Amino acid sequence: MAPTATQKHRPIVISGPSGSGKSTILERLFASHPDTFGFSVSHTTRSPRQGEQNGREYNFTTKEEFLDLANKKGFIEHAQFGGNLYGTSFKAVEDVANKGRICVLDIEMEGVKQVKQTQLNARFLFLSPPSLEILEQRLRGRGTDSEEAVQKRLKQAESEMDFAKEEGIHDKVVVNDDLDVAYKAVENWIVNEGQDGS
Ligand SMILES: Nc1ncnc2c1ncn2[C@@H]1O[C@H](COP(=O)(O)OP(=O)(O)OP(=O)(O)O)[C@@H](O)[C@H]1O
Repeated sequence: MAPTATQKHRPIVISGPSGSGKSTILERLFASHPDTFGFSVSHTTRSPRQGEQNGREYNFTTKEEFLDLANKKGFIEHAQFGGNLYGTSFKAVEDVANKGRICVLDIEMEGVKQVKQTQLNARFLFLSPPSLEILEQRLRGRGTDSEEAVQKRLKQAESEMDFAKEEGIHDKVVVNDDLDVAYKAVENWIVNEGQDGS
């Protein structure tokens, strides 16, 4: 069988509790390596917001189209949030790899479980906060969530942390204590596949 683009450019799955610093670290990574990485464009059944373009922020689809693709096993992972369906298609990830880029998937625990069951050949990185107490401080410091949302995220964080402790789920765990140290560890593992032993 001819090797697929994702075998050559193995996708990276980054997960970790909300507030563990995934966006912060990925932003740096993309800025430092502007031509190396890409995000896949997800499908959603929610309506586009002002300024959003079909095929750029999301592939906006109807519920029927979405379910049809799901039945055809076209999604690597999909889930429902707030009454809408969201999913990452195999094609979206292949499209990134076909451009010669490494696809980065920033997904939550249930999605990780689903990706694990595919032939995607992904590499799995878990970004952990130093503790739940510090996670709580950071979530509050970010100032984007209501008290209720912070409590919900902290509860979810506990199960994400427990899941990450299971053997054989992640290829690499990085604790985001000092940001520069954590960034270097992530960058090294992703770019050099940990060749210098970190
Ligand atoms: N090492 C660090 N030290 C202190 N603050 C940090 C560190 N890393 C990230 N932060 C801060 O913590 C907050 C949460 O980070 P960020 O938004 O990147 O998390 P996330 O994992 O992407 O969350 P979500 O899954 O909700 O998008 C931000 O305000 C960020 O500036």
